[in-house]
Amino acid sequence: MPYPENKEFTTILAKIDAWLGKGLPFAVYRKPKQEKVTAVFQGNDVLHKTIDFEDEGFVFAPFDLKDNAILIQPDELLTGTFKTESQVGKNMIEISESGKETHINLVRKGISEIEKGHLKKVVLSRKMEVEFATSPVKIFQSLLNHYTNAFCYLFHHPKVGTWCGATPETLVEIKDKQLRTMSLAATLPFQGDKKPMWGLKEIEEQRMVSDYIQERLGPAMEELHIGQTESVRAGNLWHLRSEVTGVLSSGNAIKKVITALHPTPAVCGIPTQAAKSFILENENYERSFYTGFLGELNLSKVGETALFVNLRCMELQGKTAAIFVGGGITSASQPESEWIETQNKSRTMLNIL
Ligand SMILES: C=C(O[C@H]1C=CC=C(C(=O)O)[C@@H]1O)C(=O)O
Repeated sequence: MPYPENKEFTTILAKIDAWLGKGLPFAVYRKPKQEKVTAVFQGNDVLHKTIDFEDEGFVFAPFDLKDNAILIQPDELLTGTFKTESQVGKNMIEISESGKETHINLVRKGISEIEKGHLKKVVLSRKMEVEFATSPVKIFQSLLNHYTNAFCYLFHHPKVGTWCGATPETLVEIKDKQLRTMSLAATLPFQGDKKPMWGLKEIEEQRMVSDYIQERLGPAMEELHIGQTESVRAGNLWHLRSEVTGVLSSGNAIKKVITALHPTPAVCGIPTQAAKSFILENENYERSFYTGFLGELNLSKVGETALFVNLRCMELQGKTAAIFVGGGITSASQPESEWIETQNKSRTMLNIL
């Protein structure tokens, strides 16, 4: 819950409620490990798109960029602070096993494509629907309280829908030619004090993402440094991550950087095009904005961008939440374990509903 003295944050929450009531677009978010909350309100319900990512506002891009990215125009920009009260971990929720056979068959098909040599890695996902009884504003507050390390957001556009999430993955942050991104992959459940024990499958899976970033971003950079791999906590999960930093060479527009990185092998696969085609043909549901990206474009200063990959997210429709979860499949994947991994990932959203 917000601290009573933080009037700015309370004003943001009241305005979100009003904007939802009027059916007007907005996005509200907090970057990882920060207390500052920013809200972007658009004054009409026009569906704006951004093609070159040079506009000013909040961008909400789908997995498949042929359906252009949505832009919320910053007709009004509000900021406030939110101090986390407690990080309560509720891991005991029972999760429905519905969809298990379909997902396992999909994973088997992915492994078979890898064995035939058509793919090296593919990220396969599914959507699960649950009923909920709370409001988007309460959900957003709960996200802020539970996931201090994540980029937490609530997005609404009457012509697009209502989405929220707490993602651990940065797509790219750029400030004065300084670029920051990350190579994130592999998952293990968080179990109290126990250190995660990574196997070869996970190490290899994350290394593929680092190699991809090096290969795709290298030509656009004056310098590129991939840091040491470390275990990072994301709610009830562990991931492997390497921080990537560098300096962009002159003349490289933001669009070039975005299209070099998106979709990363953390959400699509290797080779990118073959993995993307496999996903679009076989997943049997539409990812829409899950595994797309979102964040601020030129909001604080021209040329300053902070984009995050849309993971650990859900779409709210009336009293139903559609939760999206997936996992990286390699030749070493076990279908049953991949199913359990998606079940564990769904807890990030289930815990706050
Ligand atoms: C695709 C998802 O996670 C990605 C990010 C981190 C670890 C992942 C993994 O272990 O497979 C995925 O690549 C998801 O959360 O739906």
